[in-house]
Amino acid sequence: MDIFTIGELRKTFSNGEVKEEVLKGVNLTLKKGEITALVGSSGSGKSTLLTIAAGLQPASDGKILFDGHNLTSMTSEEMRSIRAKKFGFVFQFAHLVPFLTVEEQLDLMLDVSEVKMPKENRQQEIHYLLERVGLSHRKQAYPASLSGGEKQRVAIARAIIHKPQVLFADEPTASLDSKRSKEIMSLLRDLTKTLNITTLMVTHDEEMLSYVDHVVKMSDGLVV
Ligand SMILES: Nc1ncnc2c1ncn2[C@@H]1O[C@H](COP(=O)(O)OP(=O)(O)OP(=O)(O)O)[C@@H](O)[C@H]1O
Repeated sequence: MDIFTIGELRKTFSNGEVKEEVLKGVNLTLKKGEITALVGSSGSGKSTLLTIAAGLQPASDGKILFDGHNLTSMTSEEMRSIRAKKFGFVFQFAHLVPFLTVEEQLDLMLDVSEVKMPKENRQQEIHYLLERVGLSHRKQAYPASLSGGEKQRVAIARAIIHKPQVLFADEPTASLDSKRSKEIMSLLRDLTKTLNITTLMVTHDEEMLSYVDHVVKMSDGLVV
């Protein structure tokens, strides 16, 4: 089932007098329960496309339809609410809060996403998800004592604790070695399938493409 449709998306950046069109009419459809990887040379527009799709920056033109909403015509407040409640984010580095334990990182995310749930259920949800990502034994740990792969597992758990419909991942394995990268991709695939999430990721690593359902190549601001 299509959940995300991007149509004729354009983005122009202006630096003084100079205008650069970095997205030149991109079309892309994402389906539930599938991972799509954006690949292409540096500067081809992958991160710009991902951040616009995620509502982190505005498009110059075009449409983004998500679950019946046109994201490009929303107010910034409506967009903020969709981002917080329906989207999840994972980046190259985990960006965990240094003074919060693993379980507190997830608890904070439930607050940010305005998930209303009794305290015992919150604890259960957090425990269940930490088990899914193989970290229930490190619930009380602070980020400084976690390995790179463990930090990224916490970042993934934090990105989906509020049950988002779409997960955006910008180079989620770029800071990890090959073995850890494969483990993280296997986890992302497993969670995408079992929780029926729609995942859009950017990667430079061809080894990771065997874990995804679709590979979309970008070149000079277009899908090719
Ligand atoms: N805020 C901005 N202002 C001006 N130009 C920008 C801005 N953000 C991106 N660009 C330009 O847009 C083009 C596409 O950048 P983008 O980061 O989307 O590429 P990418 O394919 O993700 O590259 P990489 O693989 O190196 O991360 C580049 O030429 C970049 O310099």
